[in-house]
Amino acid sequence: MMSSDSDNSNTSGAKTSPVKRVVIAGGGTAGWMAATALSKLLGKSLSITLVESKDIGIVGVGEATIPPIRTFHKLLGIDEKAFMRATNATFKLGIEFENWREQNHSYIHSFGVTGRECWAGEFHHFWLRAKNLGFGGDFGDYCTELKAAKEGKFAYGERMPMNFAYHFDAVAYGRFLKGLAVEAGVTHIEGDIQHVSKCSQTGCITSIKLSDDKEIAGDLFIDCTGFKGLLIEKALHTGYENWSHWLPCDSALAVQTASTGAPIPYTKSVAHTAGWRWKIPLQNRVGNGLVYCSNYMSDDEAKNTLLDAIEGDTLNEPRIIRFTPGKRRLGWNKNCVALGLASGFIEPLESTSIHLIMTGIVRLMRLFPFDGITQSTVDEYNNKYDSEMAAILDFIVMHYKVTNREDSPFWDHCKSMEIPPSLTHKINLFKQTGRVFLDDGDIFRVDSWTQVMMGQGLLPQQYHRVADEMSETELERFLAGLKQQVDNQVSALPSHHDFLEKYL
Ligand SMILES: Cc1cc2nc3c(=O)[nH]c(=O)nc-3n(C[C@H](O)[C@H](O)[C@H](O)COP(=O)(O)OP(=O)(O)OC[C@H]3O[C@@H](n4cnc5c(N)ncnc54)[C@H](O)[C@@H]3O)c2cc1C
Repeated sequence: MMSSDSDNSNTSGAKTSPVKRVVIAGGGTAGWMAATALSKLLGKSLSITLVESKDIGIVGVGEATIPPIRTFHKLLGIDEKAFMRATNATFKLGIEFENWREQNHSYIHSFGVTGRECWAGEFHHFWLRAKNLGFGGDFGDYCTELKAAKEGKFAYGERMPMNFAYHFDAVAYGRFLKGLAVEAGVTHIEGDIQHVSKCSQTGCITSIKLSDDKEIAGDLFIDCTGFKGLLIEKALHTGYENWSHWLPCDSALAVQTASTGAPIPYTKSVAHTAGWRWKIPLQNRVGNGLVYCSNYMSDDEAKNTLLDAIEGDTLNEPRIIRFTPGKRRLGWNKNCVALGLASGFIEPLESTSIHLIMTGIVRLMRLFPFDGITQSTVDEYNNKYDSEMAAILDFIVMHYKVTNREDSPFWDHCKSMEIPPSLTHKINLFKQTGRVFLDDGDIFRVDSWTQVMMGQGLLPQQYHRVADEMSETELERFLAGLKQQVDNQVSALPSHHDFLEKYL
């Protein structure tokens, strides 16, 4: 059983002793990402131990990512082809949102740049002016990644820059990283954590004890034990900010199916009467899931909705996962940093969780307290963590709030639910002026905000008058030139499937 014998205050102003021994609790995606990064990049100065339970499984459904994961992989010297082969990965150019604005409507939030911006105004102002004048086509006509996704095409290389991420098998990804981490010197211990000991004076964690009585002492503990937050919550009572008044979904059902065709280079998110469904294509199978709000859909209904919608034979039994959207009050408390689900979970709509693991690791490494933990270090980490989570929260809530759907009690609820004041401001600013300004910590670019706001049906009443600096003919020529460039690039691309076959 877990024990907890101390208060919930943060570290005092004093420095702790130097940090030499790092203990990572949990061997899911978060644990192995942290172990790989720390061992490869700071391993000479640290002794790193990872403890995972053989019997408690990983959540295992984080299979879609966003582009910065490529930078993380580069930092770790990960060979892309080896990683893709080991994890049955495919390329991801964005997410298609079907039935989100209204039934039978779809749009793609792509990772690419749409059009070309100028100093005063982004591309969408020029496009909005064109629409006012009666031309301009679709906003997505000006984005190579979006058009390639629609046509199931993909390639990249020196002469073909593409902004992309991956879909991968989460279990295989953990295995792949484990190999790298152990090779880089991480000590791997299998066992169930039964007890967490703390210093009676500082409340900092001193060691964890396993069921076989083995005790592992450390200076810094990284809690990667998933939703339960064995160290950060059960032992340190850090507290959790529950965001379910802003994010209605609290349950998911996941099931894998056999592929029925070539993998598409994007994630599909299809809204239903009480949430949404995902489809994530891998090389060898498809990951599917239904995210729903248990107040508006029973588990049986959810199961039937999912099984009715999927294609291909199921490869396992659908599995229910419950979650409480929100974040840990502190991402770093005393000498414990929480990563992954232990630090919070917004919800999987824009594939941000693995990204947050990565930013947490990078932030920890930049602030790494070799000489001892100071309160200023902890505060800095937590301030950045807060602003990052707040910006993602706004982006995700926007998908539920800005919609024309009124066809079920769930969507009625979304229409009337309160939203964070910062999001109200962003929506009003865009609606009234067409402007988007990013918050500190916002991982989504202006392109993402405009694609999703307009995709969800929010069209600005105005555009930036810098677009009037062009004559109508110049504007028409400018847009036609950009569209032609995109068409030419996409027509030269191979199919995603053919590229994968050749590349791997
Ligand atoms: C429905 C759903 C869909 C998602 N989809 C995406 C997505 O598409 N993209 C994305 O980026 N993220 C997604 N996520 C989030 C993603 O799955 C997680 O961020 C990621 O898998 C990290 O999980 P974790 O390592 O924090 O926890 P887990 O995978 O739960 O791992 C916890 C680890 O702790 C260990 N452990 C627990 N208790 C003990 C104990 N007592 N002793 C020893 N070890 C213990 C377990 O053995 C395990 O190794 C999704 C999440 C959900 C719920």
